[in-house]
Amino acid sequence: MNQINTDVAVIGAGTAGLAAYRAAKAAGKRTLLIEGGPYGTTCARVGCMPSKLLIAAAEAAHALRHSAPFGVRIAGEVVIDGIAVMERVKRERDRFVRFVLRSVEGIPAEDKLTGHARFIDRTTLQVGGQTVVQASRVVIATGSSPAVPTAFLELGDRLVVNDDVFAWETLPGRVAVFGPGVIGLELGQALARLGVTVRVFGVGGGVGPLSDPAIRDHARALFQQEFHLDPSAEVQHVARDGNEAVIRYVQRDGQVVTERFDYVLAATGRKPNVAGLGLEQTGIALDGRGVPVFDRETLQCGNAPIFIAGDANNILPLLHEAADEGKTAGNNAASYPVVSPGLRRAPLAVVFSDPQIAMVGKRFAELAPDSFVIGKVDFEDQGRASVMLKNRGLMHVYADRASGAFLGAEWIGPSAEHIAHTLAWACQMQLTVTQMLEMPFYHPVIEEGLRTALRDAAGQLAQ
Ligand SMILES: Cc1cc2nc3c(=O)[nH]c(=O)nc-3n(C[C@H](O)[C@H](O)[C@H](O)COP(=O)(O)OP(=O)(O)OC[C@H]3O[C@@H](n4cnc5c(N)ncnc54)[C@H](O)[C@@H]3O)c2cc1C
Ligand SMILES: NC(=O)c1ccc[n+]([C@@H]2O[C@H](COP(=O)([O-])OP(=O)(O)OC[C@H]3O[C@@H](n4cnc5c(N)ncnc54)[C@H](O)[C@@H]3O)[C@@H](O)[C@H]2O)c1
Repeated sequence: MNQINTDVAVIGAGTAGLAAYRAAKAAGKRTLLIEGGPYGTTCARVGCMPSKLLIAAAEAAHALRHSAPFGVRIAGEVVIDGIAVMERVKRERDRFVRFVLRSVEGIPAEDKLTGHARFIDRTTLQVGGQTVVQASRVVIATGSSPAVPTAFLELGDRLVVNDDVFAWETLPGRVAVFGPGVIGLELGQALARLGVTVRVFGVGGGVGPLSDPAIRDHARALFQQEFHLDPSAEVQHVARDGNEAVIRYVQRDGQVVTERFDYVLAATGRKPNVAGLGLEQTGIALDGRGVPVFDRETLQCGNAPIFIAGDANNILPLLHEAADEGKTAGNNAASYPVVSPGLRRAPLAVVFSDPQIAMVGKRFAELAPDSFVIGKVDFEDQGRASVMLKNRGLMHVYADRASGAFLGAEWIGPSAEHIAHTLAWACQMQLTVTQMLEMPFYHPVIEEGLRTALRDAAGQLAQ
């Protein structure tokens, strides 16, 4: 058995782990980065980047099919070459992965260890069968994995998760997507626009991450115009038959139908990778899901020399949060036992559907009833959005009734990814609605729709 002694051991070389490694190294500590799977990060290999590449192909197909209202018609038919679509997705994805691999190659060999890590005690890790790592502090940055309902397992290779989609050689004919959350909406709509017959089934009525019922209903109605989406589906039976999945479900009109699919895509949420880490050996408190109880600001687990960052802690499973949290965990692991709160930016989330969904600041569900006003804009009559035939969507901005402070927003609409940044900056600057309305708005831009919502909020605040 080899033994390695180090100041900081980082488990997981994803976005959070790489940031933690760099922070601890920059603080002058001996740091060991342990990776049990492929290098390259979830984001680049099977997450953010390949999903956006698939969406880009879908947007191209959609734009071609919907150009006629502008007087621009396609004389022939629009052909979607599934093999070419998937080739580009994988080729470009591999390029993004190579950037990450190059940065990992730049890490000195003595700072890297491959193998699955498991705690023997608070500061001792078993890595693979051959190595024991003695570390003064440990950062857990093990990411998350798809949480697949066990009932689907009998589907065998007809059951797929996001990782499998990005390995396809070509596009399949029919896919049943379970879970109209972020992944289900992004991939489901993209596949539908690429000519795949898609059915999206949910439980409990949720659509994406939306918590504002009015926005959720609006989003549901918009998506239902384009593809089969039932957020409260009654699925009676799922089974494998030959090379297909057979699903019996109740349609929204009450009719029971049985359909056959090439694949069932489970997009039913993700679970933190904590099973098999041996956390019970550390004596730290674990929550009901087996995730260490930790401080959201310092990321420290109890008073142990253990920190947890990124999807592994399951609070904000987003790329930029994983990077920020990794830095915080790495800094605090280096300075332990002195720890301090890390940077927490204004909450910001975007779903790359069309129209896009975005959420900034406080969610509707987090706000105390009657403590806030809701400024609204329906994008149907918004000038620039109409020019571009992108005039679909509804926005709610929330403002504090007492102080007039901008609290947050939830919406579905055009250019949401960009407007979300403007709003997140305003939120972080703690601006009031009045101050936001003193800022410039060009003409004609979609941000004028945001101004309409802010004016609506300001009017209610003035009453
Ligand atoms: C389909 C999809 C699309 C997404 N799109 C977006 C998006 O558009 N924007 C956005 O902000 N976020 C997006 N996300 C979320 C984003 O990808 C994650 O929040 C982010 O990648 C998490 O980084 P991480 O470092 O926590 O985990 P990871 O990058 O998964 O890294 C964890 C690493 O730990 C390793 N590991 C696990 N256990 C052990 C162990 N015991 N020993 C050693 N190594 C171990 C794993 O092999 C892995 O390499 C998307 C996710 C998915 C799945
Ligand atoms: N654009 C982005 O930033 C982006 C894109 C993709 C993923 N992500 C991150 O990845 C995380 C995970 O995404 P996700 O879509 O897997 O999870 P999610 O939590 O967003 O959605 C899961 C959905 O599955 C539904 N569901 C659960 N069990 C079900 C069942 N048995 N049948 C049908 N539906 C079921 C839930 O009600 C929910 O609507 C997100 O929270 C997000 O942070 C971000």
